[in-house]
Amino acid sequence: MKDPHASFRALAPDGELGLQGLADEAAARGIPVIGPVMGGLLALLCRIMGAVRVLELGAAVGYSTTFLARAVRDTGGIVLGVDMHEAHCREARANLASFGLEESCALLCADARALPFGAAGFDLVFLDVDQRYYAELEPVCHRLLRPGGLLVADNTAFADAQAFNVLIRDGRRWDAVNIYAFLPNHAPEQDGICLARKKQTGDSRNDSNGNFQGYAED
Ligand SMILES: C[S@@+](CC[C@H](N)C(=O)[O-])C[C@H]1O[C@@H](n2cnc3c(N)ncnc32)[C@H](O)[C@@H]1O
Repeated sequence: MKDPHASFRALAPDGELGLQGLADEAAARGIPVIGPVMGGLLALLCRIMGAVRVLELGAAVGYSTTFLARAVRDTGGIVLGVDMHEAHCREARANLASFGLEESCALLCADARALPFGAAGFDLVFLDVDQRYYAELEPVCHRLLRPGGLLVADNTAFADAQAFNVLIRDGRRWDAVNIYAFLPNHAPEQDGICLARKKQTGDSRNDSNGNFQGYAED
């Protein structure tokens, strides 16, 4: 392929499924949103997993929340979007209602580092707050996920995410892949995304050579 960036950009979904206006408005205000490829990936993962309890940390004005809410509407689930800015939560609530998704989501104004619930059993957590907080939020995400649940972290190629990237390599707690990717219309387009599954009892344990060492007990 001569110019993979141009080729893949041309294949990005058109019109962002009715979300182009919201994306443009967010961009004009300096609010980075995940774009249609990352949105499509999140929705796909929710559907593959049959996720019914989804948590989003960093909902902003509801662009990414819309992809998640559309997916969990199909699974009979709900997405809880969290943002520390009350004005963002208000806007996200209104934007999701304008897409007819109020039944599939709830918005909570809170700091992700001080959420008012313990081991909540979420199927999927999407992490997209300020990367300065990622390392602090790694154990929080682990606590909030059910065993076998999936953490998706955006922007892991940012310098501030590096401490998180080191933590997530812990093979006793997570099965993780961290990918440096080209994501058309994502802010920024060249970025890292991490998929990490919370390990559960019965998962096989391997040594550093990949040799089977028995089963994990959590
Ligand atoms: C990059 S924007 C999220 C974009 C959104 N996920 C999308 O694609 O539409 C980051 C958001 O995280 C929020 N935020 C930053 N730090 C936070 C924290 N500690 N707790 C909760 N929200 C936080 C900001 O207010 C901002 O709205």
